[in-house]
Amino acid sequence: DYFSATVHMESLVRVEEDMAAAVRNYVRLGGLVPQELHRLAEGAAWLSDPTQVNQNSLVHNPIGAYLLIKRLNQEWANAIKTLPRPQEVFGDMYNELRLPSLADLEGCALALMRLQDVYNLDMRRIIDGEIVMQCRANDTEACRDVNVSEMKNRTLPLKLSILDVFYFGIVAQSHNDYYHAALWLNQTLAIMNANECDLCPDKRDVLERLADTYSKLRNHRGALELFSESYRIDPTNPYSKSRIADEEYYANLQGSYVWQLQRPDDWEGIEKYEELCRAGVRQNRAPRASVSCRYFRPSPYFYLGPIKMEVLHETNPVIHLFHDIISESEAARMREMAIPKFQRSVVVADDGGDAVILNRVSETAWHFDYDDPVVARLSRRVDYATGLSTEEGTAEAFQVVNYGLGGQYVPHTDYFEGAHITHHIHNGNRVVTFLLYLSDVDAGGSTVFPNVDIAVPVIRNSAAVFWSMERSGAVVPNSLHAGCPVLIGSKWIANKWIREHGNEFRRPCGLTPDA
Ligand SMILES: O=C(O)CCC(=O)C(=O)O
Ligand SMILES: [Fe+2]
Repeated sequence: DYFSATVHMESLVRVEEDMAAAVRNYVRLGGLVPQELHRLAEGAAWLSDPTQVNQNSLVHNPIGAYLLIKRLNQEWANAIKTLPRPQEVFGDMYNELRLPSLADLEGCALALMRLQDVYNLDMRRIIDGEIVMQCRANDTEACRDVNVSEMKNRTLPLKLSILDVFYFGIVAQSHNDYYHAALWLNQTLAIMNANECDLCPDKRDVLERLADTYSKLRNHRGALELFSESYRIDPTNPYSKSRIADEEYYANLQGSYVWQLQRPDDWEGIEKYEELCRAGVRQNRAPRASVSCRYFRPSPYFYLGPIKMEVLHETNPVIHLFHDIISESEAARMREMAIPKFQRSVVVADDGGDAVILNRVSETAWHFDYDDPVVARLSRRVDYATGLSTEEGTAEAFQVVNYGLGGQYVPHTDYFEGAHITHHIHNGNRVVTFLLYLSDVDAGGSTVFPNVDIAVPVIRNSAAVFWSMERSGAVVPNSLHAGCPVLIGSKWIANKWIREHGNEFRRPCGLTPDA
């Protein structure tokens, strides 16, 4: 899939650019192409203009990413299908062309809806191509309403059409997500009723989908009205007719019950998680409430260049932010090496196996010390900075992750517990996490600790270092943390997890259990 890592989406920008260039070249040499293909090629001309905004920013914005995937999956694909000999226009690239799939398009739509929830995005503004976060009533002061698309003064034309709005409703409905289906189908209907569309979807289809959705949400009165309206439009339609009686029956049973659209509570703690994610949106700009900042010399290696350490939380868990702990070129090398190795991220399933779930949309690669001198050098630096051994058998390889569209990692602890222990702790449990940020993001993507109210901003070349175990060997449940969905940008991290075994003497227990 393309949507599961932003770096894959970036490659799609190049695909569109190359296709457009091929078409323009073909036309310049006197070739004839269908009008639609011509339009697409001209529309993408700005991609080859070096004075234009950074190409990648197109897919760093979730609306831009959706529109690109849609152009490639629908418009380009259909236009190419009308060509009798596409190789004539596209040459060799035609055989290697891998356009995004419908699953990618759906992935984009679902990602946008997840972002809509977490960051409480204004739906009307999404349709106008703008990402506007609204704080919720109970949010702390750390949250401020912000037009995120303005933060990098982008002027990309990202308007959605009513067909896109309708499509989001359909995708939500087909995933049994009736909450978002109600929002987007209702919006579709509102636009149609205000006569704001030239190319409208079939009204009966919209009415019936929204009615079905309302029925699922037990808004039977609403469903009844919509089925009735659909029936008035087309009295020969047996479906609406058959549903009217049912809905009427249930609406009467409900009596004077007043229905309200409510977001389902997905899981315990989701509110706190999302609040911290919103608070984190502007954090890499605003000053943070850190406990203290100091120069830190944990080993002779850092005598001349001490670590610039920000203490974000002093204990239970200890959370430090090490600034400029790697160089720009080291980060670039780590990213570059990961791309050919990428695999869709998994989480540990209850049976100890791997599971691919929407709760972790990203791609993962592992870098071992023997893979590259830069990897070995960074492993050693983690040893010097933490005081713990990172040798094979005492620490895991570097896990490099690039998040995808709306990519997040919901709250979890890095130490293993319960059934997972038997499968995963041959080298002891995870003691400390050294989380390197290999990139910035424009907005979103903070690492948050819901139990202690901390949002760590994504600051390139820095590392969040937090401890999952006490010296006594007790795990630290408050180390629960999450990676917030990326709102705009491409987030890269590299994790190094250090294990107990081999570190017994480097971090011995104290004289009392809580030492
Ligand atoms: O991406 C983040 O900020 C957190 C990642 C994380 O917790 C993990 O990979 O275990
Ligand atoms: Fe984690």
